[in-house]
Parts: sequence; structure tokens; C-alpha cells
Amino acid sequence: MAILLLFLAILAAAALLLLLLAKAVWVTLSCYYLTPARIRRALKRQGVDGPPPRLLVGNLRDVSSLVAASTATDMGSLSHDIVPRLLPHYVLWSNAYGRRFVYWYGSEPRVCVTEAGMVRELLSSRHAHATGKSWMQRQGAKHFIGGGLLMANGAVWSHHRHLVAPAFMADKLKGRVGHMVECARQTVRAMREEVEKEGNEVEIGAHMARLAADVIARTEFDTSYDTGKRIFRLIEELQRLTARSSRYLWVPGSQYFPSKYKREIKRLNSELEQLLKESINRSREIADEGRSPSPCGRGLLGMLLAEMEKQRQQQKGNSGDGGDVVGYDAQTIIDECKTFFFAGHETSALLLTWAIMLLATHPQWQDKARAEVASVCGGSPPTSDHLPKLTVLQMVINETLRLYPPATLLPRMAFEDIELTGGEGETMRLPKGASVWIPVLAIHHDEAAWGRDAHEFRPDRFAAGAARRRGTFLPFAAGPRNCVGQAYAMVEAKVALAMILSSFRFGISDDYRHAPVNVLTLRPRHGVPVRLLPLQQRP
Ligand code: HEM
Repeated sequence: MAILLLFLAILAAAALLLLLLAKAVWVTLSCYYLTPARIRRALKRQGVDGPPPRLLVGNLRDVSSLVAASTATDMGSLSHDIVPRLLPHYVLWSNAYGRRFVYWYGSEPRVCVTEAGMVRELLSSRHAHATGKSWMQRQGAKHFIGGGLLMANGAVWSHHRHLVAPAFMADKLKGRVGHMVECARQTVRAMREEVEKEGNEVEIGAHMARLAADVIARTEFDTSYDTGKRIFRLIEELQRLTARSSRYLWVPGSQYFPSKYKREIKRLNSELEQLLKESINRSREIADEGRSPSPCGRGLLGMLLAEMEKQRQQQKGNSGDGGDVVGYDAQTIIDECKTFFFAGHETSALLLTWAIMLLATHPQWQDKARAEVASVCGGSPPTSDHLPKLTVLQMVINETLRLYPPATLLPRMAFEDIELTGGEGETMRLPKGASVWIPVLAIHHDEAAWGRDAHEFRPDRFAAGAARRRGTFLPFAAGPRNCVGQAYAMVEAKVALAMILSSFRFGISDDYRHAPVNVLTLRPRHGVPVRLLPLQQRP
């Protein structure tokens, strides 16, 4: 009898194992072959075609070898015609297959959409819940930003977005201008010291990175400069390691393979989370002692902590029924901190760096912007009342974001079948599971939208504002899922550039090598060395 029971148990276990194995095979087959094939057929029926994919790797190798070839050397001249260099695959395939085409990132089909009408519609609130970030993207960003706002989808995204958006409203931003001026003042001081000690050739990118890091750490997280610096270093390192370890995400099950990168990522991530926990605890202690203006400290961290506290109280009131799936717990706050440190730092630093490169190479616009700052601010640091009056500076910033948008691509995944209508009433049905890639850089340089001088620095094209460029000017994306920090980034850029323009005259160094590269964001490969001439006024 015992033997029979043992035999039956073994049989049941074997059947279970077989069932699990069959399920794994089915999921893998469906993920890596059946679903992509269904999407491919659906797109092909509508005339959306593209380069033939290889099994599993898709067109990954084509993209990497094309980009490796186009970025192997610096650009010969200071041309802003950078699309063929940074998106050579886009140029090749849009010429071969038309403006709408599909290529394959491993087994993920990526439909490239550029028509303004379709882009606007895709990003509109109509599809806010039917689109979001794909598994591949979320997996790729998991370790350095976790599940924060940038990578959240559906109800979780909507809840977090409503929670953090008020922190970036115009009235709240006014209170940050003073802190931003203080951070910019320190940057100007550091630049002057460098000129005094080491001569007037200064690499501006490093100063702008420090400035943007200092602004976000101090205004949003009450964090000291040194802690902020360590946090940024860790995020940068995690970003680099994650990019390496994600190279094989297209291999089925690769997310479970152990690797030296993953071990290092784990170590750095726990150091990062420990630092963030300490910052959070300090912020709470300061609030408990009544030393901060808001109940939980100022800035974004204060708001997040206040929300967590509110939910805790509510749960206590409900005797902890714990039904809130989008609740704020410590890990959510840590993920949100990582997200904002990441999203609000590098992008802003790059905007400032490219703006200074462009002003250094266009002295007439530099003079014009400086004259405006002098007339509006009268030799004092900018205030929140001055900022809307800096219209030349606003045009310079917009034109910088057009030519060198820090985020060159906007990714979205269709979670259901979506019908998009283009400008001339044309429609496209995006099948569920297709990823859409909006090549922002190519749209910003499109001669049909911007004219024959699309690759030239001409800030006056924004004289009537940026609002009428809907669908063709997307540095901060658009629609409900646009950049939540857009107004913040604009205030920061105006404050920093106004302070720098009134402290220095600058020209591009003979050592500058024009070599934009796209490593998650669009950056100058060798930095931007400029020649600084300190001016008398010191705002
Ligand atoms: C020049 C500076 C900046 C640029 C060009 C920029 C660009 C963008 C873009 C293109 C997106 C959409 C990304 C996507 O959906 O895939 C985005 C989202 C986001 N940005 Fe920015 N950003 C900048 C500054 C900032 C700052 C200063 C902050 C925070 C203080 C910030 C926080 C965020 C967050 C949290 C999201 C996710 C929003 C959501 O999904 O609801 N960004 N940004």
C-alpha cells in the first residue's frame, strides 16, 4: 500500500512538473514567437513593414553596428545635422519603408511613428491607460529607478502622478527660485575659482552636472551636497551596469541568469537605498522637531512622506484592512526618490551644457540674451517675477531643446488594440503588445515641419512661443504623461543661464570636439570646453 501511495505521489509530482514545463514552453513560445508574429501580420496588412528580423535578436545587431559606425569618429564640423549620426537606422529604414515602419528589438516589435497628428493622438489622454512602459523597459530600468513614476503604468501611475504633480505647480516653484539662485551662485563661484587657478579653459558639462545635482538634492530632498553627490554617483553607476546586464534581455529567461553585473548591481543598490533611507529618516526627524516649514519637510520628499503618514493614519482608522493597492510605503518612496534624482538631474544638466555650447558658438545670441538679463534683472539675481520676462532666453532654451533634446526617443507600449488617426484622415491600428517609438530627435530636425534651416540654431523661430508646435516639438513629451518636472526644468535653466550670462562672456574652446552621442540621453562625448571671460557684475 505504502509503495502504491509513493508511486502515485511520484506520478502526481511528475505530472505537475510536466504541466509547469508545458506552461513555461507555451509562455516562451507565445512571448517570443506567436505574439510577435501576430503583431507583424497585423502591421503588414496595413502596409507597415520594416527590415527582416532575425530569430530572437530581431534587428538589434543592425542597430548597434549602424550606430557604432556612425559614431566611431567625431563630426567633421560643428553641424547640428545630427540625425544621420545618432539615428542612422531611422534614416535607413524610413527611406526604405516610409515614415511608418517596424523594427525589432529582440522579439519586441517597435513601430516608428513620426506624423504629428498620430503622435499627438497617441500621447493624448484618450490613450493614457491603454499605453505605458513595456516589460523590457521596466526590466531595464528596474535597478536604478525601480517602479517610480517614470516606469509605472495604469492606476499606480495615475495615483502617483496626481500625488506628485502639485509639487511642481507654478506657485510651489516660486518658493524654489531662491534655492536655485543659491546653487547657481555657488556654481559661478566655482567657475571663477577654476579660471583664477587653472586658466580660462573650463569644461562646462561637469559644472552643469554638479549644479543640476545640487538643485534637485537641495530643493526636493533636503539632502546635503555630499550625500546628493554620492546618490548621483551610485545612480550613474547603476545605470551603466544595468545597461550592460540588460544587453541580453532578449534571451528568454535571461533575467534569472546570475552574472557579475547583477551581483554588483545588488551591492550598489543596497548602498543607494540605505543612503535614501537615511535621508528620509532625517527629513522626518527634522519635521518631528518642528524645524521645517511643512509637516514633513519641504519639497517633493516632504509631500511623499506626508502622503505616507496620511495613509498610515487612514489605515489605523480602518483597523488596517490593507486594501489599498497603490498605497505609499517606504519602498515606494525610495523608488520615487531614485526616479526624481535620475529624471531631474541629467536631463537638466544636458540642457544647460548644450545651451552654453550653442551660445558660445553664436555670440550674437549670447549678447542678446545677456542684454535682456541685464535689462530685466537690473544686475540682481533673477526672481520669480523676472523669469517670464526673459523671452529671448526662453527662445534660446527652446531652440536648444529642439536641436539637442536630452531624451531623443519616446517609447510607449500598446496594452490594447489602438486606432490612431493621422493628419489626412489616415488611420493605423496598433495591435495590442506593439511598442511605439517616437523618434523625437528626427521629428525636431524634420525639414517638412521646421523648414530648410531645420539644422540651424535660430531661436527666433520660437518668437511666437512653443505651444503652436504641438506634435512636432516634444522635448518633454506631451499629454497627461508628459514630463512632470517641465516647469521646474525651465525655471532652473533660466535661473542658471541668467546667472552665468551675467557673470561671464564665453566662447567655444579650440579643444572642443563635436561628437554628440546617445547613451540613454543625448550628450557630448568629450564634454564642452569653453573659454570663460569673467565679467565685473556679480549677481
Ligand atoms: C531639460 C530637462 C528635462 C527634460 C528634457 C525632460 C524630459 C522628459 C521626458 C521626455 C519625459 C517623458 C519620458 C517618457 O514618457 O518616456 C519625462 C518624464 C518625466 N520627467 Fe522629465 N525632463 C526634464 C527635467 C525633469 C525634472 C527637473 C524632473 C523632476 C524634478 C523630471 C521628472 C520627470 C518625471 C518624474 C517623469 C515621468 C512622468 C510620468 O511618467 O508621469 N524631469 N521627462
